[in-house]
Amino acid sequence: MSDYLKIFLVGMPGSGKSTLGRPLAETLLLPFVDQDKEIERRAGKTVQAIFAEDGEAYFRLLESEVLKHWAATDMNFVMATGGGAPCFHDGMTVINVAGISVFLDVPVEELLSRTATDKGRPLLQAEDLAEKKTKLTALYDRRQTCYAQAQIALKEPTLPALQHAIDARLRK
Ligand SMILES: Nc1ncnc2c1ncn2[C@@H]1O[C@H](COP(=O)(O)OP(=O)(O)O)[C@@H](O)[C@H]1O
Ligand SMILES: O=C(O)C1=C[C@@H](OP(=O)(O)O)[C@@H](O)[C@H](O)C1
Ligand SMILES: [Mg+2]
Repeated sequence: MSDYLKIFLVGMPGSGKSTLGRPLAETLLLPFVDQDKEIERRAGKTVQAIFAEDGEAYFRLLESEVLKHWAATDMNFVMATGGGAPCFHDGMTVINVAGISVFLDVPVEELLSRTATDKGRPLLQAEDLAEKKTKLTALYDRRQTCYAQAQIALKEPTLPALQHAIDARLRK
């Protein structure tokens, strides 16, 4: 691990990485980084537009560049990663070498209800809820071996549970 405190929240789209990451960073007095926002800043367009105009493979390259940049930076931070970031271009290794990884493990039914009306996530585009559930389930199953490499896993995570897990880890 580096000399800096770098906390990476990983997990499925809708697992709460962006929502929980900000208050976690605030309580730890650390900067908060949303990886997707960093990608959008670098690309000058939204994640949706990158997928539509440049394709997923190009998005994964940008995503990996942003991850490596922050992994190497001389800063402490909490990062909400994008759902696929640990699962492409050996992202989980980059994360685990640089800092602390926390898997926010949320069941598919809950992910579905949270993302039901969301139109922004390219991988979850669907005609109806049944199709979205099929897509979420396939993604969830495919990514379990990747997310399982996180140093901490939290089932149905809340902010207090996340704070407690980080606290315990830092006391080790
Ligand atoms: N613990 C939670 N309980 C209920 N809803 C949540 C929770 N965490 C996030 N959400 C909601 O789920 C949606 C996706 O959350 P988000 O933080 O964007 O997930 P991620 O960044 O992991 O894709 C948002 O609408 C958010 O308000
Ligand atoms: O799971 C994925 O592959 C993705 C998740 C998204 O981020 P969130 O996990 O914040 O939704 C975003 O990076 C992109 O749409 C791809
Ligand atoms: Mg997010």
